[in-house]
Amino acid sequence: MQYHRIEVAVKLDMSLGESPVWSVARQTLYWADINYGHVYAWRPQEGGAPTRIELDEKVGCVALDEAGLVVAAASGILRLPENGEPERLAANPEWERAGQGNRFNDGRCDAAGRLWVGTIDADETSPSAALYCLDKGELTQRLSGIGISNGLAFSPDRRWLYHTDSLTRRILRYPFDVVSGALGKAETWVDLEMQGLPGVPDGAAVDSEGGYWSALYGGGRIVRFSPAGKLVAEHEVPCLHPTMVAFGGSDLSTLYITTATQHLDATGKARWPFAGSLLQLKTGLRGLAEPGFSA
Ligand SMILES: O=C1O[C@H](CS(=O)(=O)O)[C@@H](O)[C@H](O)[C@H]1O
Repeated sequence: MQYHRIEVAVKLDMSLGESPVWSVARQTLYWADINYGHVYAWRPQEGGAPTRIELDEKVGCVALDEAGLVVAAASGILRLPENGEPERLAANPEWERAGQGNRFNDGRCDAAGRLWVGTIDADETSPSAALYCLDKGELTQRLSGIGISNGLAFSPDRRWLYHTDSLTRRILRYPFDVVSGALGKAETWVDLEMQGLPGVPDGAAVDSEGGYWSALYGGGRIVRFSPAGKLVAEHEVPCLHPTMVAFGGSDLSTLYITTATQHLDATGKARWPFAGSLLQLKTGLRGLAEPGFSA
């Protein structure tokens, strides 16, 4: 099998790499290994190894913040300043209610600086999770009845919010009002079943032309859908479980891809030696600067 233009950016042995996000101001890529509670930071131009913060709980996603990062850990949302003590911004209502139940998962900031973050059913099977928005210090539930909240992204014109419940293998989009944060009526935008694609839609990123890049967990590939929801590119990757993508690098033209070793047995790990690493792909397209948290 040929893996055109896919390279290993950083060889790692992550369990569940996720949530890559590029800071233009710091020229740094951040990402998490959810299962180990690790948050990585890496400056590719310097060519060295990434640094790592170790938290004592799982970390669902990483977002940018003026003073450092905001992370949605299993039990709540934390601000992690580069200098200073962590600050708890909100508790996870599903964690406290269920007693170590659903944890936070995929999330990202909108252009107004709100943090949108979903949860994941503890067993990854039932629709007990939800999507939340942290705005002006308040965490509000915005969607419910979700199994694995994932794939959050916004169209470049800010008119659409993309979201998936990975369990359904469908990507939905919602009319979005960036000023008020209101969501309109959901429409099924992409159905992997109908497209004949393998795996499930995991994390995603949108490029400057409005293409939606989705990592197909269990499908061993990264796909791009046009704004009309048409499959326009498909890149096989050297691992079964790519998890999420983010554009980064000095000109935002490198697509970074996080991957997982979880769900692979010894045979799977031998078959996919780059699983658990950070991969990269030159797409010929550019990403968008990621907004930070400011709500
Ligand atoms: O976001 C996640 O993805 C994976 C698999 S899936 O793509 O959502 O099916 C899941 O196992 C993981 O726990 C979750 O964080």
